[in-house]
Amino acid sequence: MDILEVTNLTKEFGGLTANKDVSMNVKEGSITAVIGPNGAGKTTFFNMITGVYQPTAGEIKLKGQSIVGLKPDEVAKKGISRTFQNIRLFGEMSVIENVLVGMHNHLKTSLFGIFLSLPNTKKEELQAEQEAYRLLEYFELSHLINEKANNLSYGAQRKLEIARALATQPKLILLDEPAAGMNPKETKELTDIIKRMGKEFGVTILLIEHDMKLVMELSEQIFVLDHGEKIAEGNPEAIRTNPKVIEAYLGSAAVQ
Ligand SMILES: Nc1ncnc2c1ncn2[C@@H]1O[C@H](COP(=O)(O)OP(=O)(O)OP(=O)(O)O)[C@@H](O)[C@H]1O
Repeated sequence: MDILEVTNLTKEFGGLTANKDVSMNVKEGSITAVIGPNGAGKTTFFNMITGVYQPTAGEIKLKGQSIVGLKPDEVAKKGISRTFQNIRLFGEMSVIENVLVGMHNHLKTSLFGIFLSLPNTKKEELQAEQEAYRLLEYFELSHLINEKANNLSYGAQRKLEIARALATQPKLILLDEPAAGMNPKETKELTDIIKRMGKEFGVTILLIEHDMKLVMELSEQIFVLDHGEKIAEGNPEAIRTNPKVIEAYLGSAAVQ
């Protein structure tokens, strides 16, 4: 079954067409990638799915229901969360507080209640903290729970962003260049985490990434954008050997 169905999505900024008639379906439980050169329209595509931009034309359905016209917080409540190309953590807050903020979406009591330890929030607070701890353990960040997010290494900050996005218990998570700025060791570790994440948290993963090793290792299905248009879709082998994709993006060096 397809969790996400995007049909003829178009976004124009003045005279510039950032996405043109883009259609793609994402299978529930899959890891799917969107790749393409800089400026191809990948982030714009994510911004439309998450309600940051409204499409000029086209349809977006989550589990068969249109989400066009919803605001970002409404889209989040429907079960889509994301990370950003530029890390957006609360730098002065601790690691665990960053995750608890992510959880706020599905908690009954307010975040203030949690931080102020109001009596009726105690039970939920405890559950939230346990859940946050479990997430941080999964990302191998549990030894850093009281550290300020700003003090974390770049790779750890990227992992914390994913943990925070997962804290909302999404059905679909969008990762915008999760490996950007990571060293090869961190990228390898992240690849393994993402590979297991879908099953562990029951989430479908859609990611934008320039690291082709990560993309080819993880993705079931890959969509390729170029100048705002989808130029190819297929499994890693089909994409790796597609002449159009090689010309537009991968270059001859990538065909190993
Ligand atoms: N808010 C905006 N206003 C005007 N133009 C925009 C806006 N957002 C994106 N664009 C333009 O849309 C095009 C696609 O940009 P987008 O950021 O979606 O590409 P991308 O594939 O994500 O690139 P990269 O790989 O560099 O992140 C670019 O030409 C960009 O300048």
